[in-house]
Amino acid sequence: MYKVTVEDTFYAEHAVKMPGGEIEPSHGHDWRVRVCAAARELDEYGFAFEFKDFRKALNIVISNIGQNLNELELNGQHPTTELVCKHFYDKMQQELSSVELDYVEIEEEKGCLVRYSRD
Ligand SMILES: Nc1nc2c(c(=O)[nH]1)N=C([C@H](O)[C@H](O)COP(=O)(O)OP(=O)(O)OP(=O)(O)O)CN2
Repeated sequence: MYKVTVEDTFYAEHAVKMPGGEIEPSHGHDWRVRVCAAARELDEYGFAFEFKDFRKALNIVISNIGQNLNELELNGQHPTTELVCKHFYDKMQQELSSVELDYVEIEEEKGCLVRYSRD
């Protein structure tokens, strides 16, 4: 199995409800997002998934995210890194419907990462 990964960063603000119930002030992070797709076979050029096409899909999802994550449709939940990560996974799978996505990983702050995969 070949696993192809692309990553990018984007700036966005969010505010989440913290344990204790208070909603923190909105604040920004330079979020790092990493997307991995799996493929058993290579195409005629020896690619499992051509990097530029893969990054193009990621850039589309990033451009649709906007800079206020509290405006994302997350079933009324606050945009924790976990829910932002699943949102990216779902949107990337929509963009790449014929691809087997392995995982999406998002780093909110240095060393604070969440990874989401289907199972
Ligand atoms: N599992 C998670 N834990 C936390 C999340 C999260 O999304 N998933 N989010 C937060 C806060 O939103 C975020 O960490 C706050 O960051 P910041 O404003 O930078 O404040 P810090 O707590 O990092 O402390 P500073 O000293 O102000 O930088 C928390 N946990």
